[in-house]
Amino acid sequence: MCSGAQISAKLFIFAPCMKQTILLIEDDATFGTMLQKWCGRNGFEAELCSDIASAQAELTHKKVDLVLSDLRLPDGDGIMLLHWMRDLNMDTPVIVMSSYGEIQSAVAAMKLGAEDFLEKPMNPAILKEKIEQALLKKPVEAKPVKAVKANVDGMVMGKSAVARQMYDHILKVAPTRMSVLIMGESGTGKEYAARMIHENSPRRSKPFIAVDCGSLSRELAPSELFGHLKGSFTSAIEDKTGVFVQADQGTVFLDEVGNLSYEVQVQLLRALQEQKVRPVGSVKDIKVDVRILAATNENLEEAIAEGRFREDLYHRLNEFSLFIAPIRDRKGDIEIFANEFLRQANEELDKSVQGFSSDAMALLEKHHWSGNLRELRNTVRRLVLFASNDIITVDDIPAFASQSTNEDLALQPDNEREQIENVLRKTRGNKTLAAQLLKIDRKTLYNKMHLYGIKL
Ligand SMILES: Nc1ncnc2c1ncn2[C@@H]1O[C@H](COP(=O)(O)OP(=O)(O)OP(=O)(O)O)[C@@H](O)[C@H]1O
Repeated sequence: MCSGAQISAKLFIFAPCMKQTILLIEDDATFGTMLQKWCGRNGFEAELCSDIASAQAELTHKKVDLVLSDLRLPDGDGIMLLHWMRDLNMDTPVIVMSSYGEIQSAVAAMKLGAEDFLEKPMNPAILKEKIEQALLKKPVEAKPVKAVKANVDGMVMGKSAVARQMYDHILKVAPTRMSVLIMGESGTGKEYAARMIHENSPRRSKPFIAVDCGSLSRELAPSELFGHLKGSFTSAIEDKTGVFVQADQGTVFLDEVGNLSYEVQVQLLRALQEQKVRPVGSVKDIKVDVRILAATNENLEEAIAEGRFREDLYHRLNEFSLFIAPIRDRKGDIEIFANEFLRQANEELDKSVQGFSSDAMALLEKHHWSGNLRELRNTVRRLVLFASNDIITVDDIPAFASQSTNEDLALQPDNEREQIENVLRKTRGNKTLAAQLLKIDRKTLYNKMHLYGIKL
C-alpha cells in the first residue's frame, strides 16, 4: 500500500494502439483507482481487483495481458497468486509491487516467475517502461488466458460472499484429480460449476463430457458410458465408443447421478476404482484416465438409506463436496447475472436493450427464483423480447410486483391436487425440488401423485 502521489497524469500522453488489458490487484482503493486511471490515459485497458479471490475470478474468465499486483493483499499475498498461476500454467506476465522492507518477498516472487518488481512509491516513467517491456515479451496474439476456454463463453461469476467462497473451493479442488459431488437445487449452475472445475484443471485441453444420467435408460446406460461392440445386442449395428473412452484424460460430468440404476452404479464404481472400462460384448478392458464430477439435486444420503444408491459409490464420488446456493440466498449476484442474461438475449434476439431501471432490478432481487439462474435467464429473455424501450422498468414486469417476496408454496389441505400440479409445472417435473417447495418429503409426494393420478 502506498500513496500514489508520484503517479502524475501530466507526464504521459495517450497512446492509441491495440489496447492491452492490465489486471491491477491493489487493496488500497485510492491508489488502485489512481493507477487504473493512469493506465487508461496511457492506452491500456485496466481492471481493478482488491483481493486474490477476485483476481483469480478475472484471470479465469477474461483475457488479461499483464498482471500488476501488490504483494500484500487482504486474503493472502502475491506469492500465493503466482503459485496458483503457475499450477494452471498461465503465462500472463506478472509485475509485483512491493513496499519498503518487502524485498525478500519480491525476490521469492521473481523466483516463481514474476516478470519484474517495482518498489513503492513508484516512478511513473519506470512503471511505464516495465509494463511495456513485460508486454513486449508476450505477443498480442498469444493465447489470452490458459485457464478458461471458449466453451465457457457467457459464463459470469458472482461477487457475493457465498459465491466467492464457492469459487475459492472450486479453485482449490480444480487442479487436483479429486472427484467432486456438486449439490444444489435445479438451475443453480451445477453444470457451469463443473465446467469451471474442468477449465481450471490441468485437464482443460482434454474433453469435458456431460452425461444426463436422468435420460439414460437402464438398458442403454452401460453402452453409452462404456461403449459396445457391434452385434452385442440387437440394435448394436456398429461399434460404439463410450463416454469414458471419449473423455480419456479429461473430465466426465455425471448430471443427476442419483438417477442411475443400481446395476449401472455397480459398473460405474468398478470403472472408477480400477480406471478401466469394458465395452458391452467385449472381453477386453480398456484403460482410461478420467476425472469424475457428479451433480445431484436430491439428497443422496436419503437415497442410500432407501437402498436406491450405493454407499460405496457415494463416497467415491464425494471426495470433495461443493454446494451451490440458490440464487435467492445470494441476492448480491442477481444484478450480475441479470445483466449477462440481458447481453445474451440482446445478441440472440437482435435487440439493444440497455439495462434495467433500479426499481426493476430491485424487483428482480426480491423475487424467490425457485428455478434459480435458469428461471432468471428465461425471464430476462422474455423481458428483452417484449421490451419496447431501452430500459426495462417495473411496468415491464408487473407479474412480479404482486408476488410475495418469499413465496410460500407449502402444501395446503384444501386443493392439494392443483397445488402439486402447479409446483411440478414450476419445477419442470423435478420432484425433489417440488417436494422441497411443498415442504413434504419425496415419498409423500410420490404417494400423493399416485393418489391423485398425477403423471408427468
Ligand atoms: N456462471 C454462470 N454464468 C452464466 N450463466 C450461468 C452460470 N451458471 C448457470 N448459468 C445459467 O443457468 C442455466 C442453468 O445452469 P446449469 O445447467 O449449470 O444448472 P444445473 O444446476 O446444472 O441445473 P439442473 O439441476 O437442472 O441440471 C445455464 O443454462 C446458464 O444459462
